[in-house]
Amino acid sequence: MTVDAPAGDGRGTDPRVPWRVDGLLAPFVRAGALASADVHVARRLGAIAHETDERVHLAVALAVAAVRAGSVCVELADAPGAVAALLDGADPPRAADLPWPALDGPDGWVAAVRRSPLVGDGLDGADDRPVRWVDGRVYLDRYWRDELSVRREVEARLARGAPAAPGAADDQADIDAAGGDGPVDGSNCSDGAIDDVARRLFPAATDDRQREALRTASTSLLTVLTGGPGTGKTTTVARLVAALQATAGPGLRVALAAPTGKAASRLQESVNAQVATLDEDDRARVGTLTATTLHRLLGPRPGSTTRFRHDRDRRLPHDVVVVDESSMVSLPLMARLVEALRPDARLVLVGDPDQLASVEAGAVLGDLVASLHGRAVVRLTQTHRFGDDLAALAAAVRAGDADATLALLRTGGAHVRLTATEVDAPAPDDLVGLRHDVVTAGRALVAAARAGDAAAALAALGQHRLLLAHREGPAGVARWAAQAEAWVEAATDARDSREPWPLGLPLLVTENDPSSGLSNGDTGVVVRDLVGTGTRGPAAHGPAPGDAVVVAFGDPDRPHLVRPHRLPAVQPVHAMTVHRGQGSQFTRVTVLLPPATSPLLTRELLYTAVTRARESVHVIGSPDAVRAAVERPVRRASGLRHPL
Ligand SMILES: Nc1ncnc2c1ncn2[C@@H]1O[C@H](COP(=O)(O)OP(=O)(O)OP(=O)(O)O)[C@@H](O)[C@H]1O
Repeated sequence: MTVDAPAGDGRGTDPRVPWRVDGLLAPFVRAGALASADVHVARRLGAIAHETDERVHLAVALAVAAVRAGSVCVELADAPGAVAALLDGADPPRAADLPWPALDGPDGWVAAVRRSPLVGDGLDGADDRPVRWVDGRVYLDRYWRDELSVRREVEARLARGAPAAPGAADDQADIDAAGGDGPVDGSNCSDGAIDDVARRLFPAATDDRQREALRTASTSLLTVLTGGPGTGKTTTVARLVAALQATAGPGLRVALAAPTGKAASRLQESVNAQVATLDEDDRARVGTLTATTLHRLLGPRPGSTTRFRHDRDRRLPHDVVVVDESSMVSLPLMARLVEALRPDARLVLVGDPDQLASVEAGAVLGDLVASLHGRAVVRLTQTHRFGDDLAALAAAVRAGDADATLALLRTGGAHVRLTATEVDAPAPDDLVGLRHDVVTAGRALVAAARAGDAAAALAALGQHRLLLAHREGPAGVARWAAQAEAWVEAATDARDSREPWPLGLPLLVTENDPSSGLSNGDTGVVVRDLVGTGTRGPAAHGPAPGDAVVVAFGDPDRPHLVRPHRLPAVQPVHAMTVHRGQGSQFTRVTVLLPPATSPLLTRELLYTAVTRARESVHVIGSPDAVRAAVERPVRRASGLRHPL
């Protein structure tokens, strides 16, 4: 069988259909389950290993496609289900109609894969093959090795336990003499010391989980600290470092890291703000912490994105490594990290496993939380920041309860609102509230920008954000950013929008740029530059000094000003994808949902979007779209959740 041209198109004009895909794989390409690149990789590998069985090619191509979709492997028995999830919403549903090979039997698909010269069969199978079969899962070998590495390093850390704390015995004697509670489980002396410090740093009765986090970090070489926004993760990190310096230090070398530059600078800022609230001795022991990206921590190597300066042979020097936003860390990067840690270093992974995972392969944090069954995992549940209904909404989405989510949205309240569209696309009436929010924030932005008030402009920038699932298309960022910009222009008489740098234009940095200190994902706003005129601070009616402008980034309290000619790549940011919004929060958030049939509409997407709101969230979409999102958890196949 050869793939025919899609109806109405000339053969070869559909980028998914390569010129010569025929046989078993052709209908998979036609259905959109495989891209031509997947088939190409499978065929090339097949040719090298003299494997002609098309069913093996199909399994390999599915493993390549799985990685593109964020999975680490493909579970062969579940392949139709995985493809259905990928094609979900395609009209008509096509996954079940595809010519799936018979799975079992002496000449079934499984047997063909396992005996293939392309495939290493099992844990002890040949280790020079490009593909690996383990317990029903087909991996590209590289991902299998990364998964094995993470699994082994995690198990080894749990088995070893943290090094005994110097001076712990003295601390314990002090506690006993003072009639303290002492160790609860009769374990080593450092337990008593850490309990004491934990009670000092988190005294309230309700802070038990945060105390537990300090205790885990003290006694275990791995701590996984999870929780939604505002549950106190950053606060805990600061005190955890203080507790470790007090019990296992002083002088521990501590690294703070995050997957993106933006997340790293946010971490550094908020941890140091927390450290500033500690007492003098703790502050002195902790010092000023700096955070960096994981890539920079590991030491990039010119010309390689997969290998780093620090590895098994040249370990990182740190005693404690804390990784924030670790839900965004891919499997390969996590593997490089755990391999580069000193065997006795403490690793603290912090994040929210219910958020969208890395855009690359793996959902390591979620997999670890699921597989550790509570060992080394501390989940913070008490929200210190949200309004109640916002927290309830986030909880309903997280729990996959579509009825409760819709009920909370429909009831609405001070912090939650639904504009239920009748059809997939919003009607003009559905946009009144959105336009109001966009224009209100836009007016504040432009007014502050015209006054040259960078702090007020940055505060206005965080006032409202429109979030979308797609980049392109009718429910995509491109269309809605332009719409929002037009609304703001009309409302602010922004004649200067024809200027290259219109005042009040919100900007998103799209690359890392050490020379300007800006990171991919940073947002800023164009403001009038008053410094050149000698005018300091805000001036509503100040003269325009030759219309000089500057772009303000960062914290409103300490704006970082960059001249336009020093900027790295930027784009206007009246709206952004939910992925882009990850790691940031805004006072008000509007989420405009795509049609229920969009495969991007998932529970993690809606949860991430809703939890970007500090005060209120407004969802625009059909009830079907809300339901589809809540009921569709992301499927990311990996072996980490399964025992070996
Ligand atoms: N035990 C506590 N008691 C009272 N307030 C707390 C406690 N822990 C944290 N907070 C406060 O709650 C707020 C949120 O804390 P924090 O920033 O640490 O949360 P987070 O989980 O890191 O949030 P995000 O994920 O949004 O960064 C802060 O104002 C913090 O001071």
